[in-house]
Amino acid sequence: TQSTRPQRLLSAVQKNATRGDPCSVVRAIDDFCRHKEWAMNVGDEKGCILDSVVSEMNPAAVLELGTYCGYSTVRIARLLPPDAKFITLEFNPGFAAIARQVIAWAGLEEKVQLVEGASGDWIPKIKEQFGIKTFDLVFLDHWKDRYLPDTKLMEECGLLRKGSVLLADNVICPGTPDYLEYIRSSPKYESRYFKSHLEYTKVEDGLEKSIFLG
Ligand SMILES: O=C(NCCNC(=O)c1cc(-c2ccc(F)cc2)cc(O)c1O)c1cc(O)ncn1
Ligand SMILES: [Mg+2]
Repeated sequence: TQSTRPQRLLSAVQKNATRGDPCSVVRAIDDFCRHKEWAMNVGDEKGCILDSVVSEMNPAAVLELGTYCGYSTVRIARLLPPDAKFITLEFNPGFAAIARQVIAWAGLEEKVQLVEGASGDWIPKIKEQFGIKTFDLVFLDHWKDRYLPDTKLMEECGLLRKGSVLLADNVICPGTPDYLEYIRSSPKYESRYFKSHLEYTKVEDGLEKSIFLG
């Protein structure tokens, strides 16, 4: 039976990365995607911007929407303080199964809670299910037409506090026009665009960093 791209990505990690070494896992995925098969990880260039936002915030509670193979999950988890809470939501069971193994290979399974299901179903349940009051950082990297509805849902569910940061991938490519329009015109947010490139390509893309003003 044919293997899937996520399965081939996992094999590359198991072959080329050192167990328990998150940086070697990140490097193995970037090498695989640059030289073997492109895959929709945030990548090394945008990944450095993600790293700087995480490091600057030193967040106690992080939510990632869209795990895929766990690349950005590993990038974020490796920088978190020991008692931080980190939840990552993935809708696609095939992606989730691979991501669990990538996260485990990096030795970060204790720091991450991977939840399978639709973001729209899970966001209203997070407070009670995981004992989280608000998130300091949310990384949006799932279906691009879910960024706006899920942001409104997080607001309604009281998951954001003054100073919470939303960091959104792919605001140019594939693009999230309705989200950008909302977040840039809303008085509830202070937004800034970090120009970069679509992972492993020369195509323009970027991250939008938005601070919730309450
Ligand atoms: O596709 C699901 N999630 C990934 C969302 N992410 C993306 O779609 C994404 C796409 C691209 C991208 C850019 C250019 C291009 F030509 C093709 C793809 C890049 C990125 O950086 C992403 O993040 C999905 C499936 C499913 O069955 N269930 C739940 N989710
Ligand atoms: Mg992305």
